[in-house]
Amino acid sequence: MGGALLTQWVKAVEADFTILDPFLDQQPEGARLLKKVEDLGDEQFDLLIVAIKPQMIDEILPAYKNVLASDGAIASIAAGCSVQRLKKALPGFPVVRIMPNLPSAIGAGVAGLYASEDAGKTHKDGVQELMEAAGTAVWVGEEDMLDRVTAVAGSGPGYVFEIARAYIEAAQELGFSAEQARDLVMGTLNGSIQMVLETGDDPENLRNSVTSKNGTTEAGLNALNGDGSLTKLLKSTTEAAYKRAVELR
Ligand SMILES: NC(=O)C1=CN([C@@H]2O[C@H](COP(=O)(O)OP(=O)(O)OC[C@H]3O[C@@H](n4cnc5c(N)ncnc54)[C@H](OP(=O)(O)O)[C@@H]3O)[C@@H](O)[C@H]2O)C=CC1
Ligand SMILES: O=C(O)[C@@H]1CCC=N1
Repeated sequence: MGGALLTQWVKAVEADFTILDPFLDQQPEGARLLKKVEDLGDEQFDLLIVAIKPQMIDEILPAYKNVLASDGAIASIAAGCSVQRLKKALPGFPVVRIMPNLPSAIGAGVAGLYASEDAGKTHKDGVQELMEAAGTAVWVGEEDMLDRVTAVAGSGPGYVFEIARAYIEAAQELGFSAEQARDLVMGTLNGSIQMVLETGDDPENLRNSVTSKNGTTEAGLNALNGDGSLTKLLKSTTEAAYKRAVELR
């Protein structure tokens, strides 16, 4: 995810980026690559962006205690990992938590943002600029809401890709080749999403305008969600992801 964001940042944000990754071999375009924190010497930075797994933070972050300038801040994309835990691992700095999603890689991401009380306008504006370079950004006023953003938007592309995959599989079952099924399904998803966004109309109204009385869509929709099972499934999907985010705090 960090790499995906970086591809957009180096194109759109005027800043110098240094990546610290012990395992990465190829230098990312537009950024400097170092292997370990000791390679920084006494260099200091405005922002430390934490893009490692939440489970690694307590172990890795303390070694970064000297890399931030006194007015610097931590920004973390780690799912769940709370401001409190980040501040415990690296005390003394404001924290902005970011929950991005994968379409950031093509500048079409949606990110949730939450700032600790001691974060200043410069810190918040800086992180907002980064995330707007990768799509859109929405601030939330309570930290718990960021874990809810994770369940809806952070993990969301995973649900959408899985729905698309299953829809393509169903089209193939109806007799289309893999390529035809992909074109039909992805074209239908894309056109329908564009229509919601461009008209501003409610998905429910648009659904009704496709559905002729006693027609084919009605038959399909009855099988899809006639008993509300799809609605229930999506509620349990987001609830399960939120529960996991809470466990990662
Ligand atoms: N994937 C997604 O869609 C989203 C992910 N996130 C968050 O992003 C974070 C990364 O997740 P994701 O990108 O999926 O996972 P990855 O495993 O792909 O990324 C983790 C990165 O951390 C690097 N790394 C491992 N050890 C160290 C270390 N000691 N010091 C510095 N870097 C290290 C890894 O290097 P290497 O690959 O070389 O081992 C890798 O580049 C997580 O906290 C996750 O919650 C948030 C929103 C969406
Ligand atoms: O699956 C995860 O934990 C990360 C956070 C949101 C998307 N991917």
